[in-house]
Amino acid sequence: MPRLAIAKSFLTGYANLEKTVRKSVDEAISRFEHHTFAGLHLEKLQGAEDPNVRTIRIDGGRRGIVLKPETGDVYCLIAVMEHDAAIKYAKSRKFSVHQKLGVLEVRDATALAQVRPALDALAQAQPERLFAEYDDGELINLGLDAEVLPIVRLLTSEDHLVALESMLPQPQYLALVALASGMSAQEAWEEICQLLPDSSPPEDVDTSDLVKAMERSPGDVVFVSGPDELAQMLAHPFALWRVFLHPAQRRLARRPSYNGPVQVTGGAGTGKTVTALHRASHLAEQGEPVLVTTFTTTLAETLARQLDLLVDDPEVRGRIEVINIDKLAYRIVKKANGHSPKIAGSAEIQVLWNIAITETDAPFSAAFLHREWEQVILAQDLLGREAYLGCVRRGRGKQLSPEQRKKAWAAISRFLELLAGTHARTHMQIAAEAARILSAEALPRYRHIIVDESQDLYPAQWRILRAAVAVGPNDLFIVGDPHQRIYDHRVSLKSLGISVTGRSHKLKLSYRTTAEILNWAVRLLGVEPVAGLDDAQDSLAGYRSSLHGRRPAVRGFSDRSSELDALVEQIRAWLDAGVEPHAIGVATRFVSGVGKIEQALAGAGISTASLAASESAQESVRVGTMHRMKGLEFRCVAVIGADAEALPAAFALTEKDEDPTAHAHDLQRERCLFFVAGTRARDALYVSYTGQPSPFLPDHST
Ligand SMILES: Nc1ncnc2c1ncn2[C@@H]1O[C@H](COP(=O)(O)OP(=O)(O)OP(=O)(O)O)[C@@H](O)[C@H]1O
Repeated sequence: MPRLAIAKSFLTGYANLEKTVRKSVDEAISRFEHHTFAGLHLEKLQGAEDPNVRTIRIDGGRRGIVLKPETGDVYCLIAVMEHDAAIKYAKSRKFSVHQKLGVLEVRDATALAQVRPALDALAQAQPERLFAEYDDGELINLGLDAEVLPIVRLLTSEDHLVALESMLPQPQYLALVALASGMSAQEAWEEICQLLPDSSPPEDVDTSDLVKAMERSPGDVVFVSGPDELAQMLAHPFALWRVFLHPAQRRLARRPSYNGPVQVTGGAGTGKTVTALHRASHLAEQGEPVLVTTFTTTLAETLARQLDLLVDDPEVRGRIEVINIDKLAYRIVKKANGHSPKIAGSAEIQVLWNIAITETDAPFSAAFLHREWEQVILAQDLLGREAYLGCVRRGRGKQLSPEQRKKAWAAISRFLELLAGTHARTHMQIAAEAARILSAEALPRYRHIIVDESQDLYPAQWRILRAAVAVGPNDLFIVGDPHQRIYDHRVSLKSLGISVTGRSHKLKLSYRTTAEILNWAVRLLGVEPVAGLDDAQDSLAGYRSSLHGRRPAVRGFSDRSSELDALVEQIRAWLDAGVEPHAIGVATRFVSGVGKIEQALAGAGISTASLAASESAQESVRVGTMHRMKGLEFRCVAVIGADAEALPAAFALTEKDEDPTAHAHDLQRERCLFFVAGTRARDALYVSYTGQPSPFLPDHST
């Protein structure tokens, strides 16, 4: 019985076609199916590198490219292209089986042959070779084949290797990149084993069995189970993530069971959210209710929409509840108290702190005391003076003498009295109360909780989650990136009863951002290591992208109005190039700057909407603060006002004299904020400043 398979490259190309053309493709596929793949329309090509590659007529101007292995009765749709490009592509590509991993690979055999004389000439002029320290045996053990090996032997620099990226079979290229980056052969091997669905290589690889290789490559090829699945795929061609998970993502998401909490970290755009969504779907398919939570309402809404897209079965979807963490806390407290908690505003809180400080004659700033309260007292749920005086002030840099602690306590407890008098509470207090309510319940409310954007959750919020889910297999699936931490706290999951030891995983391949943007943005983070959630340091080692585009543009201006004029010009250029308005995001550090950007764009007739606007505002460019960029994604991003005064923002920094550790944390957070904004861009990033540039900007650092 013939089987139809779809390659990721096909769906990518299909997504970029106009609707009418897609219809022709649909018809061609259906004709193809109705003829039970009899090969009626399949054409062989003269002079093709690979005899298994055929083409099929789509319409007058386009052809589809099909891989039809000699054995196995499988037809795999590889791409759809304009006629001439399709013929060129089909003739030049060669599909093969990776000798060690057994996965499917494709190379541009024609381009490799063409580039060889140039590499030969370069090699003649330069005696040193990039991979001289590895003998052939070592390279062959990594799966380099007889066609690739001699070419690799000619390489003299890493730049030349990178230039071959689009020609070489991906798994072989990855092994070479790993070696070139300084990994040992063993480490490179472990790296490429990530490409396997179960990360253990097959004992025997039959290099002639292309169908088996396809089955081992679910990140690149899927077998279509029937017309419904095909229709779903073609209906959502942009949502490649629904169907093609990277093997590393798939292993994490579809693993039958974990013994306890799991943590998945990874740089921006590495598909952590995608993995979390697939995990939720997987658990719900087992018949269990699942809670998915994240930081803000906007992010929760996005997750809910993505789940609607991912989970076809309404019964399975019905088992997954999505709610942001503040709302969850609020709901728990409201139900327990029988009325809605009132939330205190930040201006009101500031006034109360000032009163408390004056009344108690406390030698601390309001900011210091507020942090002390949130990060020590609420974080550990310390319920009285003695508990505070005797506690370990984890994560706080400034030492306090016993006398100072007493003074701090006096001011904080006065503040709490004043706050209680207003009958309002902060989100953190509500979280702490919700955690207390849940801890007192005999039975936890949930079996499985999935947490996205976990780097920004506060300890009190973690305590809610710990108390809400029964300790046991698959209790917590936590995804986040400590390099994107933009709020003020440090968490030790272990101290909160959440141990991820032995169940901590990292994703490394960015699906969103081009290598050019990513390499630039990583430098915004500086050189200080970043603290993870599990008491260890986190690193972005191995974080990479195989997407390519232009380097970010950075422009400086002498006054703000010229900077805004240039922004308008840039947005116009993107719109003229066909970028949809809602796929453009503009961010700046201060709320006051947002209004100025909106005005400038409105003055040029460009409609704007907030970053949190619903998808329906298609005709508006999105504008907002850098904080609101968290978790979002745009084709083009402009970061405006990247000035020395704005990044870092003075008000966000604790005085170094007051608390050097807090000062260092604050600086790092400002860097992370810039990193988050920059890494929202898929294709293009534009950054501008007025006056002195931010010291975080690469090449402007002090
Ligand atoms: N396997 C995949 N195939 C295709 N696209 C993918 C895949 N995984 C993720 N993506 C896409 O990459 C982009 C980033 O994914 P996602 O939002 O899950 O990353 P993230 O790690 O959560 O990012 P961030 O930390 O920046 O919020 C999205 O557009 C997503 O659809």
